[in-house]
Amino acid sequence: MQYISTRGKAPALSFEDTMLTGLARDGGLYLPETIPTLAPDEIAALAGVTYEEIALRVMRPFVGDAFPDPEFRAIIARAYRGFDHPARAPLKQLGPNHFLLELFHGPTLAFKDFAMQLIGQLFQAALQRRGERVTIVGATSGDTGSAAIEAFRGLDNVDVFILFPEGRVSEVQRRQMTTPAEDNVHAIALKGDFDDCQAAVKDLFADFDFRDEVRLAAVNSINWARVLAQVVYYFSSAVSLGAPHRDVSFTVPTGNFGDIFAGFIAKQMGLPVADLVIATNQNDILHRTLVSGDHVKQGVTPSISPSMDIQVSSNFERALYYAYGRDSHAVAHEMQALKSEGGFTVSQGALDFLRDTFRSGRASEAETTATIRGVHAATGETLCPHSAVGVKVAEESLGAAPMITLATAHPAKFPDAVEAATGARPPLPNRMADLYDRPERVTPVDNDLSALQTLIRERIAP
Ligand SMILES: Cc1ncc(COP(=O)(O)O)c(C=O)c1O
Ligand SMILES: N[C@@H](CCOP(=O)(O)O)C(=O)O
Repeated sequence: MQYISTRGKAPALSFEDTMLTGLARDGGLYLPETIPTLAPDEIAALAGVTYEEIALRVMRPFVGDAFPDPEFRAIIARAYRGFDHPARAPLKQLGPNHFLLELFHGPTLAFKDFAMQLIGQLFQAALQRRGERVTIVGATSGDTGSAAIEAFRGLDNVDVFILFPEGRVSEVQRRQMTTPAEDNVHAIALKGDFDDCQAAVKDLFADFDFRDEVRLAAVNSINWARVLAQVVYYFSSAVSLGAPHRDVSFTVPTGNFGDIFAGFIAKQMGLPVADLVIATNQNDILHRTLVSGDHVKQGVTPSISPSMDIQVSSNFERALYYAYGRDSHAVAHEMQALKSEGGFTVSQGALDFLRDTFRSGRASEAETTATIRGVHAATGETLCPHSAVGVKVAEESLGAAPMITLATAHPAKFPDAVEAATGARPPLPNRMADLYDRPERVTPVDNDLSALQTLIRERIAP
């Protein structure tokens, strides 16, 4: 299996090189040259097997011989053994035709753990085999950072630098990033918003001398392996509701577009998905794009669902690649317009593709709070604000097929928003009960590329 860049000007790479690289050298994102499919009987055979076994069968065709089956099986087992629910991604019924997919039973209480725990293991195995070391730089609006730090803390072959927007993540999220004591962990509070953090990461990658000097690697969902690991729970949840004999729909709280893009890949692989619904908060560039065809940045407005406070949704580029009929020249052109002019108008053909493939909706702050309150009162389930955005939009999108809304984080990561809605503060799990007492380590940095490069060089110096 070879991987190609959405912008068409970077060399095709193997799975392992794609994973260790993250971002293509032409600024594009890697995609498999072809998407393997699972036949209906192979999908049906996933019913009743463990999450780990589903992960192996779904991801194996993309991984090829990079990790032989016994090694890959052992890696998957290690990745998910720290989850505190035996099903890993359990489904709960919210209404007659509406289900919640709980993706917050991993070590850092967000869906990011599904991919990050796995790629932590894959990086470790690949780097040890090659005798190499990398410098991971990631941008976070709160959850990717803690999941990456948890997955890579203390590993010999890796330094991990996480850029978060100063003052714009919840206190629990910040402490998850700033309290690990390992020397290879570096939490950076950047003066800016998430889009600034992500742009800084991409600029670091675009400086090839620096990139090669420190051997940069990416663990945001610009890394294909992140997306791939997230494809698995679309299969596990759909088969438990009767796929492939029954269609299912998904609503996905969306920011950087990685999670819903994983749903798109699941559908391309043969999973019978009726609707894929993008749910946004007030930072609604994706919803506006589907409605108007204009993909135009506005400033990021802080919300009670901070992890979705994003206007430059990295993985939308991958969707555009398919929407533009795999025309990498057109994708590169639109991405340049987004960067230099702040937006572009999607061509009519591409817009038709996007509208055929995705539906979308938006939840305001008041609607998000009302949804947390209403679902709590009606079912006893406490939603985090991101999941509440999903549930609100899903309720407007219910159809004949069962709807699965992805619950992307644990409510205890956002206690203020949840308390404002329900009157009760959700407790952290016991293993994290002393989070507020642990000492913090964080480096504030201006949004300045050379300051960042200096800091990284100093920290990784032997
Ligand atoms: C809790 C939570 N929900 C939803 C999202 C949006 O997911 P994606 O960026 O894959 O669209 C994020 C951030 O990625 C998140 O942390
Ligand atoms: N919401 C994310 C933003 C980064 O997303 P990623 O999936 O591309 O890593 C976060 O919590 O950091």
